[in-house]
Amino acid sequence: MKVFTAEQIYKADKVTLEKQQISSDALMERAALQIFQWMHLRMQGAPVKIHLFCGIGNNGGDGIALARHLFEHGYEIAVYVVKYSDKRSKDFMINLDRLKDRKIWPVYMDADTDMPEIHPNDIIVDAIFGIGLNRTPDAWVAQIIKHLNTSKAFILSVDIPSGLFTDSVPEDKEAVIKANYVLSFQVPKLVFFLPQTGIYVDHWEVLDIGLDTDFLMNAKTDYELISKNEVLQFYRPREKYSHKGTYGHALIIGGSYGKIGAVTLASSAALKVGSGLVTAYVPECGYEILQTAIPEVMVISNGKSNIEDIEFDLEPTAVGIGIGMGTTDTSVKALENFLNRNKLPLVIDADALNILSQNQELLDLIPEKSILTPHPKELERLVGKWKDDFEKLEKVKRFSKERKLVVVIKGAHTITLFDGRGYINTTGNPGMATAGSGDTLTGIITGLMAQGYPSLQAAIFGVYIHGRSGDIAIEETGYQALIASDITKSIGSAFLDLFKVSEHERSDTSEKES
Ligand SMILES: NC(=O)C1=CN([C@@H]2O[C@H](COP(=O)(O)OP(=O)(O)OC[C@H]3O[C@@H](n4cnc5c(N)ncnc54)[C@H](O)[C@@H]3O)[C@@H](O)[C@H]2O)[C@@H](O)CC1
Ligand SMILES: Nc1ncnc2c1ncn2[C@@H]1O[C@H](COP(=O)(O)OP(=O)(O)O)[C@@H](O)[C@H]1O
Ligand SMILES: [K+]
Repeated sequence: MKVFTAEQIYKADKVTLEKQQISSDALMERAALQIFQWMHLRMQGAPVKIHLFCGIGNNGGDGIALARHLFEHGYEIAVYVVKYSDKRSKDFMINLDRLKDRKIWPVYMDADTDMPEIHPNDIIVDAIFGIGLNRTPDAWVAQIIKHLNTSKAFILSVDIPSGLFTDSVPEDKEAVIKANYVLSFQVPKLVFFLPQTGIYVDHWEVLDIGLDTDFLMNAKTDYELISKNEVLQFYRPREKYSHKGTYGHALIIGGSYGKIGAVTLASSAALKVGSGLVTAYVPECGYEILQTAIPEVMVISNGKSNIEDIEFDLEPTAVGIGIGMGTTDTSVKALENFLNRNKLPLVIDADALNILSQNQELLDLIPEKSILTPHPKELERLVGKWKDDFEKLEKVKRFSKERKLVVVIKGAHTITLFDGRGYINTTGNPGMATAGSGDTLTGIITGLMAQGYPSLQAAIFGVYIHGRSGDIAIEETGYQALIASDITKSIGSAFLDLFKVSEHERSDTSEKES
C-alpha cells in the first residue's frame, strides 16, 4: 500500500472531484458516512455519549457531518467547535448549517471557554486538525488537547491525530492527541510508523472514500507499506526436480569467545528460510558449539581465537558477516582483506557495521546492492546524529543512494531504504526487543539471498517474515518470554501463513460470489 504525502492527498482529492464530477461537499459526505458506518457497526446504537471536537477546516467539517449522521441514528452527542481561526472552510460551513437545521447547537470554544466534562466511559471524536495543520496549535487549543488526552475516554481521530504534522515532529509533545484509533482517509500517513510520531497512534485503519483509482495506482510515492500482499509476489515456490544445490549456499561469518550464540542463531535462521546449504565461519572456540547445536550446518574454523583472517574454499551464493565478531584490530584487518577479495553482495550486521563506521574508507569496498542491517545505535555510528526521524530518513536515503546499498533501519516498524524509496514493514511486536533477534534477521536475509532473491526483495521479504514469525511465536510465548530462537521456530508457520486466507478476505469473496 502506498503512503502519500499531504500534497499528494490534496492532489488526489482535486483529481477525484474533476473526474467524478462531484462537489467537495459530496466527498466530505462520503468521508463522514464511512466514519459513521465504522462506528455504527461497532456501537450498534449503544447509549454511550459521544463528544465531537471539531475544528473549522475540512477536518472539522468531517466531524460536523459525522455528528449529523450520529444524531439521526439516535446517538447521544455533544458537538464542540474549536474556533482556532476565523477562516472557516466552505464545506465546514455547509455542514454546520445542516446541523443547525436539525436544531443541534454546538458549543463554541475559544481561549476563555471552560473545559467540558468528559466521563472515562464516553467516546471522543477528534476532528480538530487534519492534514492541513501548518503550525503548532495555540496554547489554549493545546490545553483542550491535553484535557482530552487526560480524560481516559476512548479517542477516535478523524484522518490523523490533531496536532500531528504530516512531515515533521511536533514541537510541543503534549499538544497532540493520543489516539486510540485513527481512521485515515484512503491511505495511511508516514507519521503513523515513525518512533517519534507513531506514539500518538495506537491503532489505525484506512477508510476507502473512493478517490480516483488511476491517480492512486499511478502516483509515485517515496514510501510503501509492506504487508502480505506486497511480499507474496516475491515468494519463490520449490521445484519438484530441484536439489539442495538449487537453493544456494549461505555463509555466515562471525563469532568470538562468548558470542558464538549469535552465529548459531543466524545460521539456523538461514536454514529455516530454505537455504540449500549453510556454512558458519567461526573462530576455534565456536567449532564444537556449532557442530553440536545445529547438525545441519557445516562449520569452518580458522583455528584461531578470533576472526583473524577469512579464508575458505567454497563458493557461497550469499554471505552474512559481522555478528559477534568483535572490533579488535585483527577483526578490522580480517574484514578489510575479505572485502578486497569478495565480489558477492553481502549482508552486513553488528560488529562489521561498527568496524565500517570507524573505518569509513572500507565502505568503498562493499559491493553495490549489499544490505546493511543497523539498529538505531549502529546507524548513528554509521551516518552521524540526526535531529529527528525525518532527518534520519533523509540522511539514510542519501547514504543508501550514494553508495547503492540497501539499508534496513531496524525498529518497531523496520524501514528498508534503497534507491530513494522506503519500504515500511508492518509485522513484528515488542516481544522481539530481545537479545539475538537481530542475528536471526541477518540469517533470514542471508538465507533468502543465497536462494537467489535479489537483495532488495531479500531484505523486504526477510524483514516481513522475521516480524510475522515473531507475531506467530508470541501467540504461544507472550511478549516477555519470546526469545530469538522462538522467532526461528516459527519461520515455517510464517511461510504457511502467506497462503492463508483471512476470515475477512473469505467473507469478501463469498459476498462477491453470492
Ligand atoms: N481527500 C481527502 O482525503 C479528504 C479530506 N478531507 C478532510 O480534510 C482535511 C484537511 O482539511 P483542511 O485542508 O481544511 O485542513 P485542516 O482541517 O487540517 O485545518 C484547517 C485549517 O487551519 C489552518 N491551520 C493550520 N494550522 C493551524 C494552527 N496551528 N492554528 C490555527 N489554524 C491553523 C490551516 O490554514 C488549515 O487549512 C483532512 O485531514 C480530512 O479530514 C475530507 O473532508 C474529504 C476528503
Ligand atoms: N518494539 C519492537 N517491535 C517490533 N520489532 C522489534 C521491536 N524491537 C525490536 N524489534 C526487532 O528486533 C530486531 C532487533 O535487532 P537488534 O537490535 O540488532 O538485536 P540483537 O543485536 O540483540 O540481535 C530488529 O529486527 C527489530 O526490528
Ligand atoms: K483529527
